[in-house]
This record gives sequence, C-alpha cells and structure tokens, in this order.
Amino acid sequence: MSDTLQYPRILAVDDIEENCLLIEYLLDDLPLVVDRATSAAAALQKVDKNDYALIIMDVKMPEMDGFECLRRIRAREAHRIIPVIFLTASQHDQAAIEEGYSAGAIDYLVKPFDSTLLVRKVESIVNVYRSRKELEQHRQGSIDQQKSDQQKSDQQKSDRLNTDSLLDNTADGILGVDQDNIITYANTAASVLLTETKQNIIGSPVKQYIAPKLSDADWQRSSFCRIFKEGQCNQEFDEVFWRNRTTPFPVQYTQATVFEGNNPVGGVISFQDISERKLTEYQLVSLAKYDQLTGVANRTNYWELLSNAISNATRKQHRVTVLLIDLDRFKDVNDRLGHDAGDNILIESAKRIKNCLRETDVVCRMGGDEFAVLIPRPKDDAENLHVAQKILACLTRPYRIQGQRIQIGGSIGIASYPKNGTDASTLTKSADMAMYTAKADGRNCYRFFDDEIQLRINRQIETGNDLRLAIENNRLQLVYQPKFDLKSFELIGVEALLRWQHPQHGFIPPSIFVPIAENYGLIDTLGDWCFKETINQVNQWYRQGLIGAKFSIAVNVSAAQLRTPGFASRFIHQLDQNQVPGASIEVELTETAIMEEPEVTSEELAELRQAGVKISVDDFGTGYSSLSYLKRLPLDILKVDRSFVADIGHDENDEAIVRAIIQLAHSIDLQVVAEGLETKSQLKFLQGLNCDFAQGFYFSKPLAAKEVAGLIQRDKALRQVKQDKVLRKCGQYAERGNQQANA
Ligand SMILES: Nc1nc2c(ncn2[C@@H]2O[C@@H]3COP(=O)(O)O[C@H]4[C@@H](O)[C@H](n5cnc6c(=O)[nH]c(N)nc65)O[C@@H]4COP(=O)(O)O[C@H]3[C@H]2O)c(=O)[nH]1
Repeated sequence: MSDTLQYPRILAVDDIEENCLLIEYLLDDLPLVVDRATSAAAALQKVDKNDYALIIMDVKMPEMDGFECLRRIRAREAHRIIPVIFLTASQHDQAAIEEGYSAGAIDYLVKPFDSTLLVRKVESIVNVYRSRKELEQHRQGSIDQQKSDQQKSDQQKSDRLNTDSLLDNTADGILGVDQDNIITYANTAASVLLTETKQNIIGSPVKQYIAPKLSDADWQRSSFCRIFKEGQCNQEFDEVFWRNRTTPFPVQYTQATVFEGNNPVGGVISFQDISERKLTEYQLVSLAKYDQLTGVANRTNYWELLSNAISNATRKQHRVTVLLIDLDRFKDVNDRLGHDAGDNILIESAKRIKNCLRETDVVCRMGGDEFAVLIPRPKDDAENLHVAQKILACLTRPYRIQGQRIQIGGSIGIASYPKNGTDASTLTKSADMAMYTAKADGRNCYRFFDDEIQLRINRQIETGNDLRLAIENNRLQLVYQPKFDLKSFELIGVEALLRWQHPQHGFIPPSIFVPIAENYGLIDTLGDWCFKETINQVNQWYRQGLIGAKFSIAVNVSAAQLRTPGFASRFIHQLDQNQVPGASIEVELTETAIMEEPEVTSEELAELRQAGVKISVDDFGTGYSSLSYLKRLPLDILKVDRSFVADIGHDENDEAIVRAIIQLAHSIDLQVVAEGLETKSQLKFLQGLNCDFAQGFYFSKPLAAKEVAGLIQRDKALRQVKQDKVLRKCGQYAERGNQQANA
C-alpha cells in the first residue's frame, strides 16, 4: 500500500510553533504524519509540494491571516477540496466564523479545544481521504488494467486489499458513491451501523440511508448532493441517517468528492453514530434546563425563554405575558406532612398548571413553591385573565395526598411586555410585585401589575434610599420596652425596638421599614447598627452600675439576617470585642423565621447559645411550629403573641391557646413571656397560669434609654424600700420574739 494511504499527511499551521507541536502531540496515536508550518507563506509552499488529507490552521497570523491563506489554497485547482479546520480563540466572533466558512473551511475549533473532539474529527476526515484516494486509485487502476499493464494492476489490487482491510477496521462507517449517488463501496462499520449486509447496501441509492422521506426534487437540491456536484468537502454534525432505511439515528458525517482528473465522479462519506453523545447531551441539557422534580423548565431556562420571547415580540410587535404563581399554604403542608407530600403537591401543581395552557405557553418552576407561566403571544388582557382564572381554579381543587384531602391555592401576579417592563428582569419584577399584592390582598387571587402597584414600588424604593441615608447618618433610634417578672414584679430586662422619624413623612413603624430593608439588601446593615447600639447601651448601664448579670436586652433579628452566612460568628465577635457577656443579650426571632430552614437555624442558634446568648421565639402561636423541632432547637423563651393576650377575657379559644402555650413551654423547660399585656385582668389570668414574665402597656410603653435608666433606679429604690420594710418587719418580729422570750 502506498505511504499516502497508510500514513496520510496533515498540515498544522500556526505562527506559534508550540501550538503546531501540541496538535502533533494530540494526534500522535493516529496513523498519520503531521507537518508544521509557522506562517501562511510556508503553508502555501508545503501545500504545493504535498498531498494533504487535512489542514488545521490558526486564523490570526502576522503578514497573511488564515482566511487569505485558505483563499489562495482554494485558488489552486489541485487543492480545492483539501479540508481545512480553523482554530480560533473566540467562539463569539460570529463574523470571523462566517468569513472562514465562506473562504472554504469545513469546521472551527475554539481554543483551548477539546483534544478528544479534535482526534475524532481528524480521524473522520482522514478516513474519508483514504476512501477517496482508494476509489480514485481503483478507477485509475481499471483504466490502467485496460491498458493491460498486469504488473501495475497486481500492485494496485494488493494496495486495494490493504486499504480495504484498513477501512474495515475503523469504527466509522464509510460509503463510496458514484456520480448518480449509488453506493459502490461500504465498509464493515457501515454495514453494522446501517444494519444491512454489504451486498444489500452496495448498489442501493445512498438517499435511502440519508433522506428516504425526501422527495427526489428536494433531494437533488439538498446540500449533500450540491457538495458532490460542486466538487467540495463538507462536515455535518447534527444529521440523521436511517438504519435499515427505516429507523433514524443521529450521526456526524464528513463527505468529500472523488475526482477523475478534474471531473467529480463520485464521493465518499464517513459517518459516526452519535446516539450516545446525543443522550449525554440531552441529559446535561435536561439537568441544566429542567426542574428535576416536576419536569418543567427551571429558573435558568425561564430567563432564556423570556428573553427570547421578548426579542421576538420586539421584532414582531406583539405582547408577552408573565404570570408568577406562588402556592398558598404550601409550607404548612410541607411542614405538617413531610417533604414527600410537599414534592407530590409540586408535581401535581405543575401538571395542573400545564393542563390549563396551550402548547406554545411554557410553565417554569422558579424554585420552592413558585411557578412562572410564559404566554409568548397573548391577544389581550382578556386572554391573560382567562388563563389566570383557569390556573387559580385548578390549584384550588383539593389534592389527595397520603390519603388526605388537602386544599391549597395560589396567588398570581400578572405583567405584560411592553406595558409593564421592556426587559426580562423588569417584567419579572413587575409580575413579582403584582403577586405580592395578590398575597397581601388575602391570597388565592390574581392581580395585574398596574399604576398603583408601580406607585407603591416607587415609594418603597424611595423609602429604601431614605433608610440607607438614615442608617448612614445615625438618624435611627432604639427605644426599650421593660419586661417584668410576674411573681416578684422585678424589672428583668428590656426589648430593644427600632424607631425612625422620617424628616418628611414622620414616624415610620418598623413593621413597614424592616421588610423594605430586607427587600433592598439593607437588613444586615440595619441589624449591625441595632446590635452595636444595643451593646453600647448595655456597656453604659453596666458602667453606671444600673444593671447586673440577671438583666438582659432583647434584640429582634429577622429571617433574612439569620440566613446570612456567618451571622452567629459576627454577632459573637462583636460581643467579644466590646467585652459584653453573652448572657446580657437575648436574640428574638419570629416563629416563622426559625421554621424557614430549621436545620441551618439550629446550627446558628447553637453557636449563639454556646456564647451564653439567650434565644427567644417571638410572636409564638402565629406561625406553624413543628413540636419535634421546637424540642430539638436550642431555645430559652417563648413569647406569646399579643393577639392572644389581647383576647384574654373575650375569647375562650385564645385563652385556651395561651394556656396550652404556657404548659407546652414549661413541659420542655422553656420560660414564657406574655406580649402586649394591657389590663389587670390579663395579668391575673397569666399569673394564674404561672406565666413567667410579661411586657406591655400595662407596665410601660417602650422608653428612651434615659427613661429606662430612671425606671431601673426607681425599681432598685422600690426594691430597697421593700427590702428595708421586710427587714424592719423581720427586726420587729425578732424584737417581739425576744421580748416574749425574756418576759
Ligand atoms: N398594642 C400594643 N402594642 C404593644 C404593647 N406592648 C408592646 N407593643 C408593641 O408590640 C411590638 C412588640 O415587638 P415585636 O413583637 O418584637 O414586633 C416588632 C418586631 O418584629 C419588629 N421590630 C422592631 N424593632 C426591630 C429591630 O430592631 N429589628 C428587627 N428585625 N425587627 C424589629 O417590628 C415589630 C413591631 O415593633 P413595634 O412597632 O415597635 O411594636 C412593638 C411594641 O411597641 C401593648 O401592650 N399593646
């Protein structure tokens, strides 16, 4: 066999020689010879001297770039089908890539390239080269044979046998075709991949394996036929061939024209079955783009789909609608019945939402219990309304989970492009705001984004900015609400509460600005400010001798603060720096904040508790706490929500709840603070239940630091008087006793 067939030559062209060497190194295992050229001019000289199966060429080279070099190669009649693969540093340079293809490149590799991909591509192209050469020699051989040069013919026959065995041992399927696209050669791999014997394949039109369903006219116009007619070489990646002429399978193939002299007389096709690669690709795409639980598009996919829908709508001048759906009461079900039940609800909800939509609409799971629906081309608001109503109706239908009938529901926010946002992010924010409005309006309803919501957002943004300034300029204030022991009436601590007097809008309550701080990323700054201020205050009262080890200041911590990684260590660091004992601080967290992520919360709280900080659960009774978690969490105090305390004497149910909370807390060694104590009868009721502590207007409103200092002093003085009275009484008794004894 001739050397060119056994060891085809390829040329690596790059002005950096190391890159040529790298290619040589990567292709080391293939039976071929790699030549190197470090300039376009050197490449042209080598191309004139040798017959190359393939050229791998860098695009950017000094003096002459790869495109120009390829144009000059193509201008030489003998080299018009040498396959060329360009190397480029950027896959985003679309213009350069297009220029490369129009100059005659068959492929691109982006640096740094995948070495396996390079080897596979080169292997496939070299196989085609071998087959083409073999067919050309075969034709030449027949002519020569006619000239009865027996010796030469024998040599060529033996060459052909060698080449046949070489081609039969490659994993790629190889087909040779004549001018009429009838198969004249098939190797063993082709027969295996097409699941037919070589005898059957040879003599059949190649169309039956490549495009059996195409009409003859379309087939003649196909790029496959055109490439052969025009005497070119081509590589395709995502095509389909037909096994047994009936079953499609994905292939990557290379085709090259076979010449007799200057005339194209047929072609060679080398192909690989890429089913496995496609499956892996599909699995990767599915992981990256689809929610693994419900099977609908995931959040990443949502952004891509929405951006595409908006681009489309901009071009074609139509609308796009986003519906954001949050399942109501999902968390309760999840906490109460466990994650499996929660998962089943999510799967079922995704199905139900999908069933309310058209084929062209898309459902996405945004995370947790939040879904989004994209309507890529709604006619009008009436259509959006209709979809929202349908979704709401289907989510309100009872679910049957673990044999139980469960009713949830949904809150839906609706926003449309271009009215409520001209980019994906703004549009989603608008839908989000509309959804929050639906939630605030009582849940299980839908809201369209409108001017009123926009106004509310603007006001929130404005408040957020003002709040940032207020923190920076120290314009916030802490007030302290006293807390009393219900047995001794001793002042045992205070709760620090934030106050903000806005220069224009007056007093803004924390229930308004704390959520804004959470939404605008200010909560950590705000929390740090509060904590610093509290620590300073503790230190000051300590220095003034007003408080001792038993007195504690409670600080409110929001769920968002607790979620910030390293929250507890930051907190403890500040205590250490200011030499404040942990025991003089109490951290108050709402029940809902604690139950949001109990595992994470548990770790953070344990760290705080180790530093002596007490942990109390605020607004207890308003959320849903799993009792098993409550037992496992490192807690010290439960605070009964003031809504229950307010109903003492009016609502037996609430009284029963207060009784149950106190009993429950005591049974797991927690102390109880009653919030919002306002009347004497409430006090009597709570004392009757052995409630430990209370705070509320009955004792005192929240006070400024100075007023608290006065109160502590008065409390101390009162206690002293009481103590003196008791001592005096004891003294009197003792004296009376002595007198009686002496009498
Ligand atoms: N009707 C009535 N109300 C009473 C009575 N006693 C106390 N209150 C009010 O009840 C709230 C108790 O605070 P909370 O449950 O921790 O609830 C707090 C807390 O969740 C949050 N908050 C306050 N300060 C902070 C803070 O520094 N950081 C964080 N994250 N949240 C804070 O804002 C909520 C509201 O705080 P405020 O408006 O100060 O309202 C305070 C207090 O003024 C009473 O007898 N009757």
